[in-house]
Amino acid sequence: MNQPIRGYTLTQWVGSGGMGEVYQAYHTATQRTVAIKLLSRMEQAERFRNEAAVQASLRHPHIALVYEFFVENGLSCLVLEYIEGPTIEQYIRKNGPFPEEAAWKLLAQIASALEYLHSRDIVHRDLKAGNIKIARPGKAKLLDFGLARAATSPKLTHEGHLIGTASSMAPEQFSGRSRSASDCWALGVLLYEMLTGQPPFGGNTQSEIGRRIQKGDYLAPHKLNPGLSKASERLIDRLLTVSPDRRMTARQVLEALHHPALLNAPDWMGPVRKWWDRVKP
Ligand SMILES: Nc1ncnc2c1ncn2[C@@H]1O[C@H](COP(=O)(O)OP(=O)(O)OP(=O)(O)O)[C@@H](O)[C@H]1O
Repeated sequence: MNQPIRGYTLTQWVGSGGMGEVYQAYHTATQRTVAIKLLSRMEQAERFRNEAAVQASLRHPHIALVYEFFVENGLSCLVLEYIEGPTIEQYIRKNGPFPEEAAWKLLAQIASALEYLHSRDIVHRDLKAGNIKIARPGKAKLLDFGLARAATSPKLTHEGHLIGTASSMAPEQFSGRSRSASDCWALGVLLYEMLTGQPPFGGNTQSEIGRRIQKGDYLAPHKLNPGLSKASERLIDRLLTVSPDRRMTARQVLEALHHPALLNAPDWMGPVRKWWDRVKP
């Protein structure tokens, strides 16, 4: 750990994930504290390279920067902006659900990051509370593009949809179809978690979770948080819509957050659509 890698001295182990180990490191030349992701499994090197190529081209206030990617002594290293602070998942575990106003602020930031990605044909594919850090009070930063893939880049594996986190997966991802709408489903899961402290789709096995997701079968959020506004319930309902074509987009979420009255418009077709989503073959 004391041996610098290309001028980066590893200072602290941060954690490990699906793609390898993350360390905090210090770069003497630039006097910058960074996060370095070291790839543990060489067969995933292409995924890692993909993560680097996608992220390095992005500039958004709510997406962690990528500084560089290199391979040193056979070790793939991704150098990222170091983000101090808990993930939304850690925050909820410690403090319980967010007040509605704070949840809406974070939602707006993440929706704006998604709108930015989707306008570039990039689908994140692994949006979840554990991949978003609260950098300063109220400032969200999206991490981890391990599964992101520009819609135009070559398909890496056919297993992409299986690598994602099951409880945040959209119905269409179970049959291998990830699209920008799949990120919006995950945004609905995130909002539900921020407002109730619980994931909408639980279960003892992956297949049980999968069945619930595909039916859009979740407990109404006001049952867990009785003070919840109708606007929040409607947002969740429109994001957790089984049909990806009828699901709210990131841009529509931003519009609704600026003009919540849009969410109050009566949606008399809503129950019919919900019923059809459940029963259609
Ligand atoms: N840029 C960063 N700054 C600070 N901490 C980070 C950064 N990137 C990742 N981490 C932290 O490092 C740990 C491992 O992250 P990593 O992204 O490898 O996996 P994960 O998100 O926990 O799991 P998975 O890869 O399965 O999605 C997590 O605790 C994460 O919060």
